[in-house]
Amino acid sequence: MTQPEFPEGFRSGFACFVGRPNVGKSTLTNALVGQKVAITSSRPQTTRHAIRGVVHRADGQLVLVDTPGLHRPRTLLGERLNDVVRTTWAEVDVVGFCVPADQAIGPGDRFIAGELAKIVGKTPLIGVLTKTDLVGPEVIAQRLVDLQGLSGTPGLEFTEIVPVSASSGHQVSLLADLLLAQMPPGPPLYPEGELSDEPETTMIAEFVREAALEGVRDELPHSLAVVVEEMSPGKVLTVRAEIFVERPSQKAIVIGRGGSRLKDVGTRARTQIEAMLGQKVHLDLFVKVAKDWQRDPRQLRRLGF
Ligand SMILES: Nc1nc2c(ncn2[C@@H]2O[C@H](COP(=O)(O)OP(=O)(O)OP(=O)(O)O)[C@@H](O)[C@H]2O)c(=O)[nH]1
Repeated sequence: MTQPEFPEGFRSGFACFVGRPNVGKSTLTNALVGQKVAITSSRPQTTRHAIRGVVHRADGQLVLVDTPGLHRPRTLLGERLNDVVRTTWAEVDVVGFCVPADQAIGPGDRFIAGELAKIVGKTPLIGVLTKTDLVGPEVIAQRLVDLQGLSGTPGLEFTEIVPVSASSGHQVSLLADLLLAQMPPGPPLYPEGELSDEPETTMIAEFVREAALEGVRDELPHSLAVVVEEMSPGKVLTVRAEIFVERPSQKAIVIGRGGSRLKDVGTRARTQIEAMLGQKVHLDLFVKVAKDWQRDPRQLRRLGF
């Protein structure tokens, strides 16, 4: 087989961001890719799937793998998510360790630093200070020193440390440069223009989940799963999706009085899906109770975990 041609000096490979929930990994992925591919929310642990975004540049290609937040597992789902995170860390060419500028480095960050030190080995590690738009220069300077201080964790060493703001775009392209510098020379891994290889159905399910999570109480996020059951093409694409919850009381919350909440969820999700697919969509949502699905291996498989 002949090697496909690629420009002299071209680099390509995989990168992932790790860090506590809510530190801005998904938002950073989107800022680098320049289009919404990973879902974001102000609630922790909303990213369940390793969604890839592809950054296309003249000098290289970066494939971003967005992992769920690592956490202390309490359920079978928690354990599986942690496995996904660790496998991802071991396979990529560079890891970006994210801590937010608006919070002091704490036990959660040190826990992850310790786990990283065990797994990362020779994988280059870049320290990323996120959300720099939220604080002043003195705080940023202090946080950079603190982040550097994490290098004291045995086995942990940062190749680079960079402050960024995904919201304002500040230093996002510098971060892309630094990540790309760690990639091996090689041809593009994805065709130009491709931003994500996540199947459309997964992205649609994530849009519905994101919409369903908006404005709900804290206990619900972990209990919600969405499965796209059917997509019937036509002049208007009909999508049938099921929202799974763990208890009847949660079903009532999702549906809302007289179905009002579910209607809003449908409208919000449909707008996103139409924007992604560039066509009119009819979205049918159904809410079902799957008792304690997070603890049941059979149900977890059915829901795609
Ligand atoms: N001001 C500001 N807010 C940000 C920035 N990046 C992310 N956020 C906000 O921080 C919250 C969490 O961002 P996410 O990107 O969902 O965080 P995450 O680390 O992917 O979270 P998980 O998916 O739970 O692991 C959201 O409300 C974002 O809008 C930033 O650069 N500046």
